[in-house]
Amino acid sequence: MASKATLAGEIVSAYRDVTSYPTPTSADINISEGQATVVLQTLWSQHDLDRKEKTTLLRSHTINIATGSTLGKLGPQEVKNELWNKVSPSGKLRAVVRTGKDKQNEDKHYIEIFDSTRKLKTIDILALEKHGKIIDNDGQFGSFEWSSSEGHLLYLAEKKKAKTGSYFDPKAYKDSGSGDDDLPNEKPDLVRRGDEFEHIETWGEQLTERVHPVVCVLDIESNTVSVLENIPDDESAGQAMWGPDDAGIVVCTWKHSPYRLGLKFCCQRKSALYYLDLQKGSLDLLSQDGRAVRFPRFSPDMSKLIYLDVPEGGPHNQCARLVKIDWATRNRQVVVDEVKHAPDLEFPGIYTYNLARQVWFDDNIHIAMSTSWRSISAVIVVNTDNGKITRLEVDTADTQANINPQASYGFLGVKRNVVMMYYSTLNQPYNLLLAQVNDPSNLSSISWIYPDDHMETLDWLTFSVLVHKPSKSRINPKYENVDYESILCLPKQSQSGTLPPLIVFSHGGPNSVFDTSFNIISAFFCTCGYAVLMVNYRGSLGFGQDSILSLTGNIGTQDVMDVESAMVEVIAKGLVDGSRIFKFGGSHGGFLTTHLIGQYPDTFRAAATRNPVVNLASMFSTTDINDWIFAQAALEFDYRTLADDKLLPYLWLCSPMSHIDKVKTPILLMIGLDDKRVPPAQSFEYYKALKARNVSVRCLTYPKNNHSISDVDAEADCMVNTIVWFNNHLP
Ligand SMILES: CSCC[C@H](NC=O)C(=O)N[C@@H](C)C(=O)O
Repeated sequence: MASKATLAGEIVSAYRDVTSYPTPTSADINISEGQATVVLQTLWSQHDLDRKEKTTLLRSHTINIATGSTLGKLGPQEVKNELWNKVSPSGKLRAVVRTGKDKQNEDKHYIEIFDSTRKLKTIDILALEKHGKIIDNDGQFGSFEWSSSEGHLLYLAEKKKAKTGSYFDPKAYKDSGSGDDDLPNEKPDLVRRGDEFEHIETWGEQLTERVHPVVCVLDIESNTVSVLENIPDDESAGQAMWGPDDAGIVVCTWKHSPYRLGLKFCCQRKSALYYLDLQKGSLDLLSQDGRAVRFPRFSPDMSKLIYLDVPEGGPHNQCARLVKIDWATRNRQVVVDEVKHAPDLEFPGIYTYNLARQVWFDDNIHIAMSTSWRSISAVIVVNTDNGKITRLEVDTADTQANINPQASYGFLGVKRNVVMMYYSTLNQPYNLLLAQVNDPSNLSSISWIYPDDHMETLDWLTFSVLVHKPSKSRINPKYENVDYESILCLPKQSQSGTLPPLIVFSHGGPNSVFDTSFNIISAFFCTCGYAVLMVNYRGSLGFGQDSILSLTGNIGTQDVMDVESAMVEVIAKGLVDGSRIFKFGGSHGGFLTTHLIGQYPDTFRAAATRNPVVNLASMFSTTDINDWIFAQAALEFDYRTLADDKLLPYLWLCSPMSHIDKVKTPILLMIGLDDKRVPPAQSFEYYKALKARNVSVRCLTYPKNNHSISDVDAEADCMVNTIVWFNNHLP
């Protein structure tokens, strides 16, 4: 690997290298009772630049858990056309949801049931016409669960839509104008005349196929599907699980009315956790009013249910509470509360985008999960009886393991007390590790097993985590003690001893975070000879709820100054070339990029940004999450609020656009033309304003790409063009 790629060919090959490392996404473990052998199956995601797609790879390890030796390995082999693949509780059966097309090119979904020797049956599930497409593991709605008796499968699917047709269609039946986009119960196969162009509201960015998910149960014996009808019709269902003895179902719902607000990256949406009793047909509310819920998980003995909640409304990602329900009494108890402020390295609270399916240890007391802990992704074990929290990580004194003390960990699941995790650092791609943890209350002497050879450390990159205390004038008077961090990645020093140019990288959200996990973008920038400063400005996740709240009402000032000050501190250390500074970031990171080049016009050589927020006033009525503007501006959100003469001036003043006349920095704009979150018009508005002011601007547009511009070819094009743009503006 070259340490400095400058020519287009070298840049492309550097990008190929950094995208060749797969990322683990999920794991399943099979352990036969009383046996020392475990079969660990992991799914990984890897870029295939030539096929222009992300491939899902299955790897399988057979491990003797007593000795730690790997007895056999299979894969990686590619998995295609599978929405779900789940082994039954006894381990005897496997259910797969497979997608395909029929001869007329119509979408098909099949549920296939296997035993250990053969496929037992295939059910052409859409042909039953009970519901629309089955929902995959989208991290928001989807779940796919065997009943404990193994006779039924529980899943989420889109509610069946009425067929619509033209007024001029002779087959049409029912007149339009009902405003009812759901299927009438009677005469379900008839076509609704005049409704074919009716607007269909969706759950927004990256969830544009989600309209009204419903809970479905397949009886495997009789091949019949029931769509459960007890959930209120203005609520979309998701994350469903079987309750004790398969007598009912626990399910989360999100309210549609008065209209849907985007759900992606937004855990604060009005939602509820219910128990649906299948015998009585009753629906009991389990969660607390005014709290938004996620991720219900029953203990192995089904006596306890845990879930996460945050306040309804407000910033789109916040510090969560861990709540436990004692199933017999339905008594609800907060196990881990929101943490307002955590000095130094104390536990900062729970922040998680996703919870593994299997979190409980066999003692029915402890659970494990990944969470952001300042600039590190950590795995924690929580005692749900007393709320005690312990970090689960490799003892860095273990020289055989040789793991960086700043490594980030991810939790994949626990089964029969065997925990499955992975670790990585900014200069070491992902490695698996597992361990038998028979006493989760004592994590002091765990023997870790590494099923693979340790991934090489990438010697062209070193990194360190820096702590920043806001200077006196920047202290937030309401949240005085909140500090923040940044991660500095340095490329291999050049022979000539010249200092590297610096890319200042700010994350989006603003409520998200950079951690020390392997990061393709930073690795790529370093390979190309740039230092990268990833700034976790106040408002980032993993630093306590006070940090998140400190930014509300202060976007465009506090976050901008945090990034600028971190940059100044790093330049003062003499590790980077302060005369060659570049700015990069997308979404809210693009808001910061465009703010910084406006507020500090003489600082940056060039900038590059993906789908930046540039004008809150014009974005208000076009984004899928207009409440975001209110939350970040510390205003009360009401669905009826309009962008009126009182609101608009305020939004304008917080926006990068208000600094447009000062901008001199050449900027590359990268736009996902299907972005529902920060609509393309934001970038085009900025583009035109710069053109009119004779500022150098280049604009790249990516059809069929959303807010994240994550199609493999589009993302690759963005990355290579960013470096080419920066290289062209190096003095
Ligand atoms: C009205 S969009 C605000 C910005 C956006 N926030 C939430 O979705 C954002 O910054 N997104 C991040 C996660 C990103 O795309 O990187």
